[in-house]
Formats: sequence, C-alpha cells, structure tokens
Amino acid sequence: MIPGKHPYHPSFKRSFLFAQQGFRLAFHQERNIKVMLAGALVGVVVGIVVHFDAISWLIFALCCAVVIAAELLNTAIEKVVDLVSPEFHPLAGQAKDIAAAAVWSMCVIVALIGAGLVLRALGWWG
Ligand SMILES: Nc1ncnc2c1ncn2[C@@H]1O[C@H](COP(=O)(O)OP(=O)(O)OP(=O)(O)O)[C@@H](O)[C@H]1O
Repeated sequence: MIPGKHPYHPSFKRSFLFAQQGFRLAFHQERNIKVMLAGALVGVVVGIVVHFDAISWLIFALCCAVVIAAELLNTAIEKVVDLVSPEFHPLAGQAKDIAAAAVWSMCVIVALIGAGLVLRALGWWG
C-alpha cells in the first residue's frame, strides 16, 4: 500500500485484473518472457511426442510456472531499480545482475529436469 493512502483492499477480481495487466505489460516489454513461453510450447510438443505420464506433466507445469514467475520478479526488480536509480550506479547494476542470475540458474535446473523427464519417458532413465 502507498504510505499515507486510505486503506483500500481491492476485490479478488480487481486484484486478478491488476495481475493480468502486469503479465501483459511484462509480455509486451520483455523479450525473455516470449522466449520462455515459446520454450514451454516446445516442451508441450515434446511431452506429447514422448508420451509424458501424469506426474511428468505436473512436474513440467511446475517448472514452467517457476521459470515464468522468476522472470516476472526479475522484470519487477529491474523496474524498481530503474525507478530508484535512473542514473548509473554499481549497486543498481549488481541488483539487476543478481536478479538475472536467479532466472538463469532456474533455467539451467529446469532444462536438466526437462531432459530427465524426456529420458524417463523414453525409458532410458529411472
Ligand atoms: N542503473 C544502472 N547502473 C549500473 N548498471 C546498470 C544500470 N542499469 C543496467 N545496468 C547494467 O546493464 C545490464 C542490463 O540492464 P537492463 O536494464 O538493460 O536489463 P535487461 O537487458 O532488460 O535485462 P534482462 O535481459 O534480464 O531483461 C544490467 O544487468 C546491469 O549490469
């Protein structure tokens, strides 16, 4: 809540609309989100081709959600950094780099999990 502002609790419907607005904004402004959604689509096709079982689909869905949520948080951090430090500052750069590192670490782990799911579906592992 903005300090000094009259307490205002939007309804769940309005909160959801704000979140939807945030997602649309990030989607239009951030190339990475589009790349991640395209990656998820490729994953769905691969999952269909190799016949993921129910557990694999659930793990796949969780991985997609985690990576997209991480990228949305990274985008939010970038916006706050740009707001508080529009000019060059080493700490601003570090904050952005660390937030980006969180996303990339998550992507590496998710890629490994994805490979594991495909190997398992093909009967080559597990
Ligand atoms: N205010 C700043 N002060 C110092 N360095 C900055 C600043 N803003 C950005 N940088 C550096 O430039 C890099 C790119 O910043 P930018 O805001 O363009 O992010 P981006 O390329 O949109 O990131 P992403 O690909 O994760 O969306 C940062 O990771 C940081 O190293």
